[in-house]
Amino acid sequence: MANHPKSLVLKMWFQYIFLEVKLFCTFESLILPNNKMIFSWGDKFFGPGTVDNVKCYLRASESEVAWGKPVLDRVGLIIEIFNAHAETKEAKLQSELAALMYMKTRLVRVRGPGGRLTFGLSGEAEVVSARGRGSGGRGSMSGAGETELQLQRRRIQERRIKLLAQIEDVRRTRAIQRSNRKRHGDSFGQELVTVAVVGYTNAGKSTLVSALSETDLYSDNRLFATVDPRLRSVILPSGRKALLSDTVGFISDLPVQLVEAFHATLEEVVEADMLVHVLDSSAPNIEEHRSTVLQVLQQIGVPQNKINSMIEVWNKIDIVDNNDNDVSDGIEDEIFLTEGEEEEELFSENGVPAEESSFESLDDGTDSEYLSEENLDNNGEVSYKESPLEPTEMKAMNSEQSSSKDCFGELRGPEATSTDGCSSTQPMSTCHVKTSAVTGTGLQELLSLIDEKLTKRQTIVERNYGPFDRKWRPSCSMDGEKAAEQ
Ligand SMILES: Nc1nc2c(ncn2[C@@H]2O[C@H](COP(=O)(O)OP(=O)(O)OP(=O)(O)O)[C@@H](O)[C@H]2O)c(=O)[nH]1
Ligand SMILES: [Mg+2]
Repeated sequence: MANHPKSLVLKMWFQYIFLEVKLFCTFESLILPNNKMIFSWGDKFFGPGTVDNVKCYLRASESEVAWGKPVLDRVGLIIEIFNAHAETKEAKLQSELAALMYMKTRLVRVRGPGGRLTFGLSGEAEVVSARGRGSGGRGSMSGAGETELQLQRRRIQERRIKLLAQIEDVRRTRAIQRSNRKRHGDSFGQELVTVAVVGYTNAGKSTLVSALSETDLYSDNRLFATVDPRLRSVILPSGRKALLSDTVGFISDLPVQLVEAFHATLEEVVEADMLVHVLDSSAPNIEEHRSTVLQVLQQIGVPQNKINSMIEVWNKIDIVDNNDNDVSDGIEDEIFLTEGEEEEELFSENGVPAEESSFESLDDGTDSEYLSEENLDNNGEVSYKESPLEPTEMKAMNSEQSSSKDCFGELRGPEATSTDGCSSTQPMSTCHVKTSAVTGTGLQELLSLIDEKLTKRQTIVERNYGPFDRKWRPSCSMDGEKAAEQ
């Protein structure tokens, strides 16, 4: 279906729209080829660069009446983009579900030309009643036994149930694949960890994952280029293998329909062993992006300890003007929020480690190529220097155009500094690496940092689950058997 002419036209249109948006940011409205309209409020909506800045949609229903055309609001537009970019069956199912849920909310809200109630997106109310199909959109059909609204609702509900069942299958399959990966481990019998690369849309996640794994993931300068999450494997400097999971980008006020519909996909993030948060350091509203991502992570149920231990990647460092953007703003607050937490807690909830670490041989079935150690050595262009920094030096360092790795724990004196520059008493989220996924700057450092954190994590898990610490308890099934005997 990806090559279906309609979806191709739509794709081309979106590319065209984003181009136009960038060139003429005072556009007030755009009509899509399917005769739907997106409407902007001067240049507030289509800010320079992205549609994302657009927040002042007219109420869709009002503008529909005024323009006599179906108008997409922000949620509708995002869902259209998701639909247009979905390639895999899974992504298509999820986008359809999101669209359906969106449509359901509009069933009762939309008034067509002349103020008459219509169903679905106006112009699309093709279904009428159980008896009188094809007779056009009417508010109700007296004597039909079922009003048009009821019929539409029932149809949506039926389709929703079908989609949910199919998505549940996808979820199950993903869960089985995840547990297989864990069980088999890599070829050295080590735990095969998954590192989810998360971040605001257009931050450069796919480009970064491609560069790290030397593969070619689809990336583009537009919103939601990635709707189908992919796994790519890398060999870390220590020789262990890890899987990088490229994920769907987040956006401020992510429509709830999308969060719910993309549950199966977002679960990959929740279940990942570790998160890497990619920030576009050239974005003017980087703080907003950071807090949006943190909010969404909480919203989808990522445990706080995993959020705290995230590595931040300040990407696109090649295009950041000196002193333009201080990506570290606001991070110190985060430090204080979690100050005093033991490192062990970062990886365990209620004292229970997130995962155990005994794995056998590997066969994960990923379609990725491996990054050879030779290449890994060539990736990092600037060698990492460790030196405790004073807060004033911090700003100067941030304005440097070079790659650098710093963990803010270093600001707290020598006792807080460990080998990777990360504080042993500070949350690991304060670690960051400056990268350019395009030039390759900082990639080697990022891999080393991931490696080091994973090693620490494993040590902690092993320590918590040492053979003598562990209390044997009967398994649930044994409990059940005993209970049955009594
Ligand atoms: N200059 C520069 N451009 C970059 C860098 N990383 C990514 N880009 C560009 O940024 C744009 C977006 O990159 P993607 O990798 O698609 O971003 P993404 O975060 O995967 O976006 P979504 O999938 O939409 O969430 C592309 O045009 C990339 O070429 C970088 O380090 N420097
Ligand atoms: Mg992407």
